Amino acid sequence: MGPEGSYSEKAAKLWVQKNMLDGAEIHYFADIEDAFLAVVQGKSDFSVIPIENSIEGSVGVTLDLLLENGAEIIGEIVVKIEHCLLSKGEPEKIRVILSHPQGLAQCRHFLKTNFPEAELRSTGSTSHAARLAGEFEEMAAIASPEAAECYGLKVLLSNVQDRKENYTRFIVLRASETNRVQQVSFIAENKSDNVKSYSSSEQESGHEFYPESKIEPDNSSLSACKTSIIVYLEKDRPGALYEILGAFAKSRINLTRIESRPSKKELGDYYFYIDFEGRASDPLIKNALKEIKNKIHTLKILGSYPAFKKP
Ligand SMILES: O=C(O)C(=O)Cc1ccccc1
Repeated sequence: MGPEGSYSEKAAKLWVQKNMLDGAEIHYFADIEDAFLAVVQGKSDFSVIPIENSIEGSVGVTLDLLLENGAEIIGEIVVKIEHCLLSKGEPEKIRVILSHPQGLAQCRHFLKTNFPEAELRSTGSTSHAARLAGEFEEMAAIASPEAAECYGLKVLLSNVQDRKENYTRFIVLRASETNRVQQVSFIAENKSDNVKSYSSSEQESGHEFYPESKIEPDNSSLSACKTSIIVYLEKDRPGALYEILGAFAKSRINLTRIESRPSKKELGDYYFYIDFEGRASDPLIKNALKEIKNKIHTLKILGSYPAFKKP
């Protein structure tokens, strides 16, 4: 998510560095949806998207997009968020405060206490907010100090989020295998100078599809790896969720997160997003997933990836 100076850019750069993808180019998209769809539509090889924040919780649009699209999670990055109040002018002049909805929400108390009269306006990213604030003296942005530097703004106040400890988890996506194969045939049919082409041997395996990537399949131990799934139970019956969680407990698989999201079919109907330690290809995990498959309507495996470790 761009323009330059967003937290997503910070996460993307950290991931590039961790995976030694030295030559990687960063492309910027207006908001979460555009950045997500870029990978699905073959406009980028990987996308970095925020999924949850330690103050504000889940990013709903990301959860919805994960359900609706063929994208695979291949990594995660956690970034410490230190929001600043940025402006060109003096604090007394501020009439409008801009930020990504997550930024405004993470600073709700600060904004209500210090700028009760200001109009709060949401933007596609915190860096877009900073860029706009660079144009008008009566505007301020909630964004990072790096964004202040990018757009020539003054840092009026630092660390303005409601809790000092503020972390956002980002996921790294690539198109799911079926999507990637379709993209390759599309590219093969429409070969032109400005699209990358891949040899037929590269088409056969999901991994070699990105010839320039140094990302290796993850062979680390169970707890160093995480898997994300979506479960839909459909029928509301007593103990349905308990049975799912029981299958994990029985195999001593450690759940790291469970979140519900409305199915949008009717009130009180939910999809469950579950993260647990281990790889989907591990026999223990395979067995547990086989067991729950008989008890549920839909199971979507979003991907297995190395759990984030602090640098
Ligand atoms: O807008 C950004 O900079 C993002 O990357 C999304 C976001 C917004 C606020 C906190 C964390 C991530």
